[in-house]
Amino acid sequence: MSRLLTKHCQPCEGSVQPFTREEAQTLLNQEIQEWCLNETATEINRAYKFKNYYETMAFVNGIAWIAHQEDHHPNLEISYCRCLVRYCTHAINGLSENDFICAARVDALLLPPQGIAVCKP
Ligand SMILES: C[C@H](O)[C@H](O)[C@H]1CNC2=NC(N)=NC(=O)C2=N1
Repeated sequence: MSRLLTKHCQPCEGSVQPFTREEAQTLLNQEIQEWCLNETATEINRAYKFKNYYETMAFVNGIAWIAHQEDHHPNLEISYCRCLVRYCTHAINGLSENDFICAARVDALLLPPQGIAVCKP
């Protein structure tokens, strides 16, 4: 399990410095290898493919839930069987740990279930 899944987003208006390209690439290589860094090192992105619109939109709803829980919001490009997810931290015009935490949470949406939760009446 990614170490990032043990963390939650923190407000970073003002005080936080954006990651350097080297810092971002190192964290990406260690924790979320399927994601790409853009040319200016201000965004990470990953394209996910699905077999139909229903599955694509179910995934998008999962992302919306993560965005709501973490108060950190991606840019999404949605088509019939593809979703491009792009994270950057608007407040600092670059990448913060929040982007990597949310990226790891989005990846985890697609992991197989780890067990069956037993609900007590
Ligand atoms: C007040 C609130 O926490 C901020 O406006 C949050 C909301 N969601 C956000 N999402 C992203 N991607 N970047 C931000 O800087 C950001 N800021």
